[in-house]
Amino acid sequence: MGKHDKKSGKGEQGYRARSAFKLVQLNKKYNFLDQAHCCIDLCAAPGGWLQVASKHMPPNSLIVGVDLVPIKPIPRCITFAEDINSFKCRDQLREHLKDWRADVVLHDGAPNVGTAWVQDAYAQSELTLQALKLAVEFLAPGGTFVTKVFRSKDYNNLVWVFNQLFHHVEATKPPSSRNVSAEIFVVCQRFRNMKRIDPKFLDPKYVFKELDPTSSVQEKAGVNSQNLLENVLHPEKARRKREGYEDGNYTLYKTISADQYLHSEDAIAVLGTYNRITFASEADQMLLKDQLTTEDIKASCEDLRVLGRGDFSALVKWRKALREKLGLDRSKKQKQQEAEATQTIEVEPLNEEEAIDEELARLNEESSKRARKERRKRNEARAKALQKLQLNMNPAMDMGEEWADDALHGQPETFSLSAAESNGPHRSVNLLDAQDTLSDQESSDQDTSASQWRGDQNETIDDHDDDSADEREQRIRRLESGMDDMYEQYQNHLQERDAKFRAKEARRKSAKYEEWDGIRSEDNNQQSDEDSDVAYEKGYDSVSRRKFAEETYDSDDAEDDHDERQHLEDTQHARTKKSTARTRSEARAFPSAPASKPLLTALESAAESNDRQSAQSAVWYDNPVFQDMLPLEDLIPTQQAQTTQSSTPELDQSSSEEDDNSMEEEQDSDGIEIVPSSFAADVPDGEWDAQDQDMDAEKRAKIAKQGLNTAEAVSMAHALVNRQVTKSDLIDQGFSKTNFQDKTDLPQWFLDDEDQHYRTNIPISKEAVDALRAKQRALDARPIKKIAEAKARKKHRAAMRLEKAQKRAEAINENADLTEREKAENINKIMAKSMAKKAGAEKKAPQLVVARGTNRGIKGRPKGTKGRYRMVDPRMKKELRAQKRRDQRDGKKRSSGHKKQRQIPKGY
Ligand SMILES: C[S@@+](CC[C@H](N)C(=O)[O-])C[C@H]1O[C@@H](n2cnc3c(N)ncnc32)[C@H](O)[C@@H]1O
Repeated sequence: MGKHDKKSGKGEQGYRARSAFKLVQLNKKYNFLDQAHCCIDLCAAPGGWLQVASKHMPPNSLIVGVDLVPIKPIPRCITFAEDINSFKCRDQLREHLKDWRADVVLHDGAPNVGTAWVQDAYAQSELTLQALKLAVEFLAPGGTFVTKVFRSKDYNNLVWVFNQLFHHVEATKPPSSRNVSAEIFVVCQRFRNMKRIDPKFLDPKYVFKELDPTSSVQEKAGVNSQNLLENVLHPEKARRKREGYEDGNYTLYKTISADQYLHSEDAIAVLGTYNRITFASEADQMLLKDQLTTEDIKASCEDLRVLGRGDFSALVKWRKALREKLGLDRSKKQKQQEAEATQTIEVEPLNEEEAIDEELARLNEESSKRARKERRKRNEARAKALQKLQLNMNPAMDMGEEWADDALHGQPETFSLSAAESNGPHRSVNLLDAQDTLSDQESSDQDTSASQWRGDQNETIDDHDDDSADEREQRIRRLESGMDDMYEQYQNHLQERDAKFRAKEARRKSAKYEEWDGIRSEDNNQQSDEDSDVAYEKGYDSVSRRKFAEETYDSDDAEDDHDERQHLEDTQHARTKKSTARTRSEARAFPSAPASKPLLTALESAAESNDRQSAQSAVWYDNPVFQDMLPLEDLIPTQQAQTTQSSTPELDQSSSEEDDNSMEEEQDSDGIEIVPSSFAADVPDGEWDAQDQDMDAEKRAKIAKQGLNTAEAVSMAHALVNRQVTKSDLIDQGFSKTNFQDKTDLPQWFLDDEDQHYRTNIPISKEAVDALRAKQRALDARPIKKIAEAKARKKHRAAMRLEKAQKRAEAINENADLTEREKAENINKIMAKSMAKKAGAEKKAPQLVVARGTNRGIKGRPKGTKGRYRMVDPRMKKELRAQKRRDQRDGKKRSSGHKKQRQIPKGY
């Protein structure tokens, strides 16, 4: 067993590979080994799975393993070296199995990795299909096939085929499979008893056949079983691609005509997918000649892969303007008008009462429209303030001030981050859908800013005509504000085309996976795709983003709005109060300059900025590490400090209470708890329960105990204080792949291994290390506790002796029978004795006992010796005496020549 094996602990269980635990966990979940009598393990080297199979299967079972490389013999297992793609392998399996059929076929094969991820994934899929082929040949009806699959685009095809051949198919990721790995295990149970199996099911040419690209890039939804069924059963039929791009076609140069771009449903997808917009056809030429097609637009059309934000925005606007000009965008209102124009409706003249009613209704509608607009503006301003807050642009956290800022009313930022935030980077934008959505939105007042700009894109000029110039301007601004988001999506499209990026993305997503409880075979494949997407949408970021979006926009109900605002204002109020309290106490500690002094203004602004920073520093100083520290006032020996001292505890207490309250509120409203990142990874899984009431206290105790004792913690503290990172950055970093892993049933060595090696590397700074070293040096300079105690005891004993001697001396002194001289002599004796005792208390030299006579070779203490002793042999005694004599004879001359002389113990 190698050193590594020992360390990883796989040797403890006697398994050759840690992958063995995957099978252990799979078997625990699906229990396919315990009843099996015949098992084939495809790609079995070094034999971990074979060992597990032989351990769990009944005695006298037949277990056959095959791999490209030879496998060291394993009891109860037959192994041979062969490529599973070869006919030889099949023949040998047949030879070993004779007329038996396998109850279980296992496959954990991995092709040689090292090439591009996409190729690896495809090779893996092909290998899996080959394993399935062998499984189909050797499995008994009702048997089980367990295989490893990579999560790639071929995954769904494979699962679909599995579903055709097995009654029950489930994909799962055992906890021992690292989340960073794209591997997943599919357990196919109850092999169907089929008389004939269509060879196309097992032919990679058909199963992984690519789909033809269609003109519409919009139609790139995930593969569905119907699609694949057609693919396998009617390969001659041209079908749509299930992804936007062909495999390996990332580098292909793709063009689209200007007319197609104009009529496309998703402009962003087009810009992100194609390389160039051409003007070849007659219709394109018309567009080329249009005055809207400026030189800049033409230049941008030449290369869509290198669009800057401005170019991108210009191309989107160009398309929109052309569509409007050509009447391709028609609002509901316009359609309605057209419909009305075609219908000749006899309108009876209104009587006066009806006219008033109508006027009233019109006025009502107008006022409600206005109210909605105002609310929208308010929401935008609030979103902006919150966004700034999240980005730490507004350290004061003075949201109230932000909202009160008149400049914000009706002045959404040119590039509203709120829109980008709420829309999310991966949300696809369907421009045509949005056209209808707008009016619905207005009626239902579901006015998120993201959908606003989407809707606005397709509003027609005529529609705009009805509105005032001001509104139109606002709409354009909103379109602008959405541009960032659109641009981001465009970049996403570009990046998606890059295979490397996709590989990385897949790994990132896989890292985000929590335990995947499997995909039910009954489920529609598309459905499962959606499910998995939902699974990706976990984690603090997405939750907070969703929450943020909901808080900001979703509230239609006026009461809800009010409640939300109230809640935010309350929190804000608490924070402002706290910061004011701190500033007040600081002001007391540092009395401000007299009003006449010119420095006054500067001081005031400094105080203001302190006030702004105080909220952030409050969060920092809430750390229990600072609880034991003296308040700043205590360090200043002034009269004011005394006054402050008396008031500070109250203030601190109240502020800490407020802190707690606001924290509780935060926790309540979000359902998410903020944990310092350095400790997040240490919190066991079970503790990730939001309802656990003790969690807070536990964590606080942990923080208090560990405090700033590690270089990582001190680095983070420095970075926070120096504003190199924000609190939310740290929280985000605190979420890692290990947070949500289920660690039940994993062996301890595995957990220890993970703990040691699978943790986020937090960078440490030189300053942090220096600070810790200085702290350590200060600690080292102090005597250790035991020595201090011993010294104290010695001192105490000396004092006691002195006291005793004094008492006796006093007694002698008071003795009238003694002369003064006798008294003095006796007292001197007592004092000398007490001093001698003290000197005698020093370590006595050990008594030397010669090992001869009865003492020769004895064990333990020689008879008649008390205290410390040392056994010496007679030879040594003689030698030492001789040495002594020589020394005496030669005097110092000799002893100076010998630097290191043998020491003669006392008593010789
Ligand atoms: C991850 S290891 C299997 C580990 C094994 N399950 C265990 O527990 O020890 C993957 C194995 O697949 C084998 N392999 C890859 N391609 C193969 C092929 N075409 N035929 C046979 N074995 C193959 C490799 O040689 C490698 O030993």
